[in-house]
Amino acid sequence: MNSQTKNQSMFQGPIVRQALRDSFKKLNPLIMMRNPVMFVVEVGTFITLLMLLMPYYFGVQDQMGYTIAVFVILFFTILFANFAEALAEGRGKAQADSLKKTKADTLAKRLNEKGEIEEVSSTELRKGDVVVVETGDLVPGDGEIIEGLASIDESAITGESAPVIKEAGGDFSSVTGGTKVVSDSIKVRITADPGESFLDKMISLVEGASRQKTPNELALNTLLITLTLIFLMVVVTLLPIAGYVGVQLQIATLIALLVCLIPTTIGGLLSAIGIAGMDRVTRFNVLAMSGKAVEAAGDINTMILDKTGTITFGNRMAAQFIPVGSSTETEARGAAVLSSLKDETPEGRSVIELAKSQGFTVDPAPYEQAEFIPFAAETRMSGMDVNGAVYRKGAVDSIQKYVQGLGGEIPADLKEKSDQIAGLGGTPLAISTGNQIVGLIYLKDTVKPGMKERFDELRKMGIKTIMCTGDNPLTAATIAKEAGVDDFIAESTPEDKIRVIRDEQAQGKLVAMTGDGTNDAPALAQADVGLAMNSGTIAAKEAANMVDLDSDPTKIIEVVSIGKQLLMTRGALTTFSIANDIAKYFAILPAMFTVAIPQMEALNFMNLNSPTSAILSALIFNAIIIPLLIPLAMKGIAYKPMPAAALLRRNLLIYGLGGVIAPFIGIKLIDLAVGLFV
Ligand SMILES: Nc1ncnc2c1ncn2[C@@H]1O[C@H](COP(=O)(O)OP(=O)(O)OP(=O)(O)O)[C@@H](O)[C@H]1O
Ligand SMILES: [K+]
Ligand SMILES: [Mg+2]
Repeated sequence: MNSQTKNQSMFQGPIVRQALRDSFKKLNPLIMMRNPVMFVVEVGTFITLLMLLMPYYFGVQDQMGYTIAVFVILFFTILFANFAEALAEGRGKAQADSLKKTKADTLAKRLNEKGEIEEVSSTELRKGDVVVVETGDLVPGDGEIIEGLASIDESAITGESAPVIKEAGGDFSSVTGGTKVVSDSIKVRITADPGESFLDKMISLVEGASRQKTPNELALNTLLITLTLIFLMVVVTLLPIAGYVGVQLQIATLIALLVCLIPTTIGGLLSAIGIAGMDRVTRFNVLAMSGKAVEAAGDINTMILDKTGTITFGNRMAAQFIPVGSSTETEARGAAVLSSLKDETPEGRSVIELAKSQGFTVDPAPYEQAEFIPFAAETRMSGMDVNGAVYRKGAVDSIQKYVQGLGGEIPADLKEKSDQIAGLGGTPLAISTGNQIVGLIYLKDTVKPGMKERFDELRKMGIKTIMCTGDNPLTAATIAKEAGVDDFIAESTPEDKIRVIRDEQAQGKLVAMTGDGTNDAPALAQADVGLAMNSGTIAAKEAANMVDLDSDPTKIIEVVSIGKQLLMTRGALTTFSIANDIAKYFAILPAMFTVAIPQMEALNFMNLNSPTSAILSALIFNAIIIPLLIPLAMKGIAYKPMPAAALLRRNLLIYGLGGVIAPFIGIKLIDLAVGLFV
């Protein structure tokens, strides 16, 4: 989101004007049918229109003024509901427009089979193509860096102007189409066909094009339809009852009564509440793939985080070579470099760089034929086999098992020295040559600032945080303490992460997971809410149902608040709407019958001007309550962390009781105003 669109208020001129136009477009019955409550109002409006066009046929020629009034108020009721929805959609549409400008065609430098560059339009790129992107170029499509390192300006997507470093191998290798390389040059393998890019997805998300009703919304809709049918029957059965007591009920009055009784307030605002909730999430720079994910976030009990790149910055760098046993530092360094010679991960490259800074370089030529053992999350090791010699580096426990398997001994000082590194929150990597452990690499990483306060906030919301890391228990404990998570699981494989999530889910808990690596992808998919870091790999982003463009794992706090707010707002306005309708019933019914049954006057405790004025006032109140509640529907009712029961009690009191009282006051005031004209 770029920053101008992000800050747009919902009541900005162009958005309001567009929403007004859209309110009329949405009158189309085919669109209207998606909202059954408002569709009933539209049918009622249409019937009153017919009565106006053919008054003699309906026998209403002497009540034209009254019929016109009912028609106009009904018409505005629909427009107001349409306006609420159009306004909620407005900012997303504006955002989509500005993103579409980013999507302009760019020239791509594609490599052909001979390895020559040919210039093609970015729209011709397909999955698997390899392109070269140089300083000043726009990245022509989503992809993974396969060679090189570059700093990239991602502001077109994230709104953040500071460039980020992306490099081949590891968890920071994905690039997004539309971002700009500001220094160096990279080779990128394209991972998305045209029309399926991240930007395309983002556009259709903010535009609401792929918006689907959530299970909660569907359930509420069923309730609203049921209520509508019940009241339709109530109103229809009034006809014979009225006939029995000798009252001639007018069709316009019956329609007015029906519209007042059915839940038009929530029916008119329901989709606006959902859209506005999604929009609030987007404004926090989080892309939610579905409204369902946002609502699930509102009910989260447990949150699983990975350590490196999520809680820490993730640019783990080798800081020191430490010999163990009888080895020297030179031996340790030498073995570390050989084990990293072909390790393209940031950790591997940082080993080479550290050695270089210490004046030690290796000519790679003799190792052209060597067998490279790439790092894998399962083995937690990497290395190289050459001429019968084996060099490995990896998690201390993995290397220990590995050399023991080869009949090697564990140096006595290994534990003490690796614990020292872990005690500082660093990651110790053991280095081995053959079946001998020769030293340790100290990988340094830093906890992102402000984590502790943010995790405190999550605790107040009643959410338990668990850090799941592939790292050793001591490093994990140190980082867990520094970051302030509730619990941690060390030495976990990708399967362990899924198992933790499944265990929590089996206890009936809703689980959120944040992560950035390809090894996090299965867990991100398993979680109810999967929040991937935008800095992370493509696999992680595809598996997740949310992406944080700022790569801040604690953003889940905002998403949880918004989810809770969304659920609360919907509940509160439903309560208000139904309470409201009941109150209107008592305003209208006495008015309808006082003409024939004077005793009914006793029920007219509101002392309204006339039956006509009573009905019109109720109908006007019913209409204007919709625009009056638009700001509340859009902003959501305030959420303060407190127990669910207290929250429910508070909302029932405010919105239930308020819903009963408000119509009496509102209708009385409108009746006074109407009395001036009628
Ligand atoms: N390039 C590498 N070569 C050898 N071993 C590595 C390399 N990178 C990491 N390791 C070791 O493997 C362990 C697991 O690393 P990985 O990045 O997969 O962790 P993870 O499960 O994603 O957890 P987190 O990201 O929270 O650290 C690391 O703690 C480290 O000991
Ligand atoms: K109503
Ligand atoms: Mg990781």
